Amino acid sequence: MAKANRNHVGTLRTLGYFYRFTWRHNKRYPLYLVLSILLKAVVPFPNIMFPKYIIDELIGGKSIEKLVLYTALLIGSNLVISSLLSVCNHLLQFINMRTNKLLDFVIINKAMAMDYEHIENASVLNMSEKATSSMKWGTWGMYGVTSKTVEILAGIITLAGLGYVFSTVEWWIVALVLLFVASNMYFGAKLSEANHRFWGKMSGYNRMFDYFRGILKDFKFGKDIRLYDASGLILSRQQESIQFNRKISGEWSSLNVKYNMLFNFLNVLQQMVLYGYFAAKVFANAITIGSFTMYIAAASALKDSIENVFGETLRLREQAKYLAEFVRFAELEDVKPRGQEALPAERDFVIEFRKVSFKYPGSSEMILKDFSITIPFGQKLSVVGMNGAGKTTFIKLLTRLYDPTEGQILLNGVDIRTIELAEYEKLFSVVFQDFAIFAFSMKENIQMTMGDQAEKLQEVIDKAGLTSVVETLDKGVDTAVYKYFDEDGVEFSGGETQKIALARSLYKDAPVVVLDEPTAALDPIAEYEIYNRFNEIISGKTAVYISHRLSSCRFCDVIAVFHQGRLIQYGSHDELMLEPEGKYAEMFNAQAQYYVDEGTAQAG
Ligand SMILES: Nc1ncnc2c1ncn2[C@@H]1O[C@H](COP(=O)(O)OP(=O)(O)OP(=O)(O)O)[C@@H](O)[C@H]1O
Repeated sequence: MAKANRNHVGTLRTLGYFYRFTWRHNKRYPLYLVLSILLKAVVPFPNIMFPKYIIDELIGGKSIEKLVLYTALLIGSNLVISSLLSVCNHLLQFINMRTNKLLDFVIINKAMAMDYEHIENASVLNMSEKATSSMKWGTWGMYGVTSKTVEILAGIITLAGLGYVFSTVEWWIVALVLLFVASNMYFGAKLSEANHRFWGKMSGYNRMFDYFRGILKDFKFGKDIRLYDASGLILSRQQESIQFNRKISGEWSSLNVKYNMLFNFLNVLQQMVLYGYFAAKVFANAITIGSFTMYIAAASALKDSIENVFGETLRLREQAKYLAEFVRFAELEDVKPRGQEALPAERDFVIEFRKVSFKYPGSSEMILKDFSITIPFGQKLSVVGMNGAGKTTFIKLLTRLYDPTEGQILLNGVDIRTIELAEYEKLFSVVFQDFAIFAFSMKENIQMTMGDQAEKLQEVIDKAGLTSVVETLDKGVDTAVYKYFDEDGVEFSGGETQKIALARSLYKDAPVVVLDEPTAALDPIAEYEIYNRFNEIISGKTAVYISHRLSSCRFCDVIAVFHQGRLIQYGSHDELMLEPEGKYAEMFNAQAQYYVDEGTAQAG
């Protein structure tokens, strides 16, 4: 279970993360932010102050010069402030847009670099879904954070100015406005909490929905969906998620409607109180008509500002709750030590599993149990066993996708956990059973980011038996794999993609080659050719080879037989066949018998 999974990330820490991130990538962010805040803060004042002078002048002195001056000041100040503000907003928007893109990369990079065990953990996958959707919530990511920050801080400055305007009237009117806003805020907080709870409920179902939508876009699933009539199952799961979505959305919107009605009622009540109070002051000759308009405008600005400050604070807090999921995912701790030591200087690597046991995180069952094995440099080790015996898990430990629960794995006597992970990973060329072929060109799939060496590329294509395939392609190795992005892309056969994966591992040219069922999808001739040239293909490297086809173990120096997580036999083919009661002989004879039976049947 991921450690950071349960960690709470507070509002300030979340916002701090986003402000710091933006500032790190654009040093002008604080400048534009401050300018926007100051400009936004003064926006209401020309419309509060100048109409008072204009109205009082119209009713009283009627001086044309003064009227022209006040009107020019009213229009001019509005024009200057709004123009400067829109320039600042534009600059901030540009920064926010760029920041959001960079934040997307944070998620992508995290997903690619985090501990492998997180990838096999459903709660981390949920966290990653929440992190992605948190950026899309409301006003998208940094746009929302910036605009709310501007609204809040500008609102506070405006309030200080309005405080000055109201210093001439009774303060209880301000207290009353505050009371109204406080009640708005209280209900707003309740609504925000409810909204967040709804969102949490939705994310698991969204992931399920995305999974099924992904399946429909992936050609790979097309055949099984049709032949096994999986569509019924898929549709019923999707239906389930749509129904759940509908139910939650219904509850969600009815709650929002109720709250909105309440907010409207409170606002109307507040307006009535304000107008009544200032009209009474005019009747009592305590203020002029101009001052009446000023106070009404100021009171309305006061209400707007207080509401804006509190409302935007609530909304920022709410957005921060969503964005906290982003921070949690981005700061998700890797549990696996990265190691600091360099690789041992001696390049003839000897790998030793010493009293190793392993269980998957969150599981109580030991999948591999207290086994020891040494793989000398250049050895060809075959790992065999029944389904679920733990063979692939053995490879995951060897390649440090997981670390042993008990015991140690040593490289030339050094615990591999102390060796720098990235360096250690360079030692392995691996073809997993469920290898990944990407929608890149064939050449990119083989070379990945390991340099562009034409001769070496041709060599591995030959070794993997891909030459004849490449020759039939118009664009040769530049042919796109799959049709996702290129209409001329090719849907290679299972065997051909396995050969591409093999070519990729050979291109890496690492000292240890690990092949997990590397010929499972190959035709008998291609398989024969690979076996025949196995020594040439591996050429002096250490090789760990998993196969259910036991006849292929013969060219390995030594065979390790796993059964129910235990290493039960170890030796060469001939040695193991001398143990007639042993698992190896049992499995080998069962497979050989099949060929003998088939031969006899055909002869008869
Ligand atoms: N991420 C995981 N979490 C929990 N259990 C797992 C995980 N991966 C594999 N297992 C379990 O570990 C056991 C060993 O799996 P493993 O893939 O190592 O077997 P295998 O010998 O390679 O099998 P096969 O021959 O079928 O490929 C199985 O019971 C499997 O269900």
